[in-house]
Amino acid sequence: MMNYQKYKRFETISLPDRTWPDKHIEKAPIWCSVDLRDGNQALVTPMKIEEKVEMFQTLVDLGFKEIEVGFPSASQIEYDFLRLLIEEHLIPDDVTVQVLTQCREHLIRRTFEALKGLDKAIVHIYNSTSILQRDVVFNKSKEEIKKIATDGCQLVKDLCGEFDGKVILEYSPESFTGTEMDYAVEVCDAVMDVWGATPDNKVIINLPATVEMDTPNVYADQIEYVGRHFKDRNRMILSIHPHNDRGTGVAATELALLAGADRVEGTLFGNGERTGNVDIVTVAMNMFVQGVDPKLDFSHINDVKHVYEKCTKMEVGPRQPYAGQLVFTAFSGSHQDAINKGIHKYRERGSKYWEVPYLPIDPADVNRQYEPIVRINSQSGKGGVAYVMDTIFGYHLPKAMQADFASDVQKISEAEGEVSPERIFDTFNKDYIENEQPLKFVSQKLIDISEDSSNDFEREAIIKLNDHGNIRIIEGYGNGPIDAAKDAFNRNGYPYMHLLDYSEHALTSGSSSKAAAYVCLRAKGTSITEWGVGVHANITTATIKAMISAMNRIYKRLDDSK
Ligand SMILES: CC(=O)SCCNC(=O)CCNC(=O)[C@H](O)C(C)(C)COP(=O)(O)OP(=O)(O)OC[C@H]1O[C@@H](n2cnc3c(N)ncnc32)[C@H](O)[C@@H]1OP(=O)(O)O
Ligand SMILES: CC(C)C(=O)C(=O)O
Ligand SMILES: [Mg+2]
Repeated sequence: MMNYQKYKRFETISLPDRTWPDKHIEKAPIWCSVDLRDGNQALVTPMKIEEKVEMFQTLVDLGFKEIEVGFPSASQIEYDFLRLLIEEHLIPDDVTVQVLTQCREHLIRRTFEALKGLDKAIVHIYNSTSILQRDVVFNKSKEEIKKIATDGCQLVKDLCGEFDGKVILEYSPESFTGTEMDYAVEVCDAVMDVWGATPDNKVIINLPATVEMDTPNVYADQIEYVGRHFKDRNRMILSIHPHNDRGTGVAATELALLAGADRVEGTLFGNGERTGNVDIVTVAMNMFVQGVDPKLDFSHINDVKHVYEKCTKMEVGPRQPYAGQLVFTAFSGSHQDAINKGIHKYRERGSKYWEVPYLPIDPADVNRQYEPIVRINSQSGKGGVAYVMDTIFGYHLPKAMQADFASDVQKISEAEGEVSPERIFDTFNKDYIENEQPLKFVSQKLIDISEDSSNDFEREAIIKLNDHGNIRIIEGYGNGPIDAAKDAFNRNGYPYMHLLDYSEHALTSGSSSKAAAYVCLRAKGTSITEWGVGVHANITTATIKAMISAMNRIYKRLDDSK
């Protein structure tokens, strides 16, 4: 047994009149990427300058307007990176860079040195206010901890006089979730008082779940609670900075937005300390699929993933929402069937809204393909195989034929595991189209005999075929090409045939297009039925080839049953 008694329940506030559960997310928050700081500080191999530049440019392209670029007083590389951004004019006018520093004099002074030349910046100061850290890390009283914050704020304010640009102050009571809520409010209000915050000169108050300590509703209660208790809610931007220790960072963020947060700090794909920061991609895309403009552009999600993996040397997992390799893939038969039908109906109806079973988002919206949606293994059914044949290769297999072909594919998957689309297509060709033994089509001629008054029929079919190595020419009559071809086989002793089903369609568009014909035959005097497929530019030829293909399969069945 694991020793669960070693842990105790997290104690929190009571907020019975909470309002957030009845709210909806109606607009995107202000996003701030902390990939280059919180994300970077957690990497086994922190990013090199070139990687930081690439990540920064990617974040700008995605639409982030606030980007925490580092902790410039912590190390030379962090300092140099900010200098490079400034000196090489890499920061667009509509983007504000943010820098983090502890509330310590030498670090704050060094931070301001790094900022020289910028026209605006967010200076983010923090100190831990939690019960645990006050005790074991700082060994200081509440007043002393508050003074670290207000002294830090005063120094930033003083240094603003020597800085040509505009400074926006951000203050984080680090480990906010482990802090008494009234005390967190007291410290933040004290910082805002020192700064002289007003509705026109707001301070960003960032309330981190530095360590995620309880269920997401508890974070939401904390955010709603403090939001109601600040001296003046209008003189601040309420920012959240969730981590993901319990695996519920995204949920906590969403609930905290309901609870009144204006701004979210997080990272791409949730990189960050331990189990990571909140994954901004998921939060933003979750808004997108609720019809809310996320104000970030993940329309080329694979490119974002590529930059992320290159810069962080971390991998995006195959089940990662929206970006994982497998998230637009269905292996199981009933899912494939429903996706296949859903996509057809969606296209057929020209629906305004995306509504496809098992696919909460259209993969095309993140520039991912339909093709990999359906992957075929032994769990797959006819719907999946039909989907592959249709969407990748353009063959609309008749519904009644799908089970027939899917059982051939399933035999392969049971023996070999996943079956690639190419293998499925090879099997289809081998089983139906290139199936030319013992009969092989050579040529056909269809003659219009409708004006020949001695004949009841309108068409004569003359079919040349190779039968067990011998060339034969057979003739038949009917009122249409199919009738006439059927008659030719019937009169000449082939294992014919009741034509049970027939369909055809064009395979490609344009003048050189080919047609695919599908026929289902039943051998005379037996219950044996087989499908055959023929492909040719001439539809009559395609149909006759399909009949021959079905007959060859009947011969094989008859042989096998001997
Ligand atoms: C939750 C977060 O992600 S916070 C951000 C964390 N990120 C980082 O720390 C990355 C970069 N940091 C560093 O490189 C280093 O920590 C530096 C350069 C900033 C500072 O280095 P050092 O001073 O050598 O060490 P360190 O960070 O351990 O400092 C500890 C001292 O600072 C104090 N301190 C820690 N945080 C703060 C703070 N936010 N404000 C004021 N004092 C602080 C500690 O109480 C301790 O004081 P003591 O020496 O009197 O015991
Ligand atoms: C610096 C602060 C905001 C932080 O990263 C955290 O508390 O997680
Ligand atoms: Mg953090």
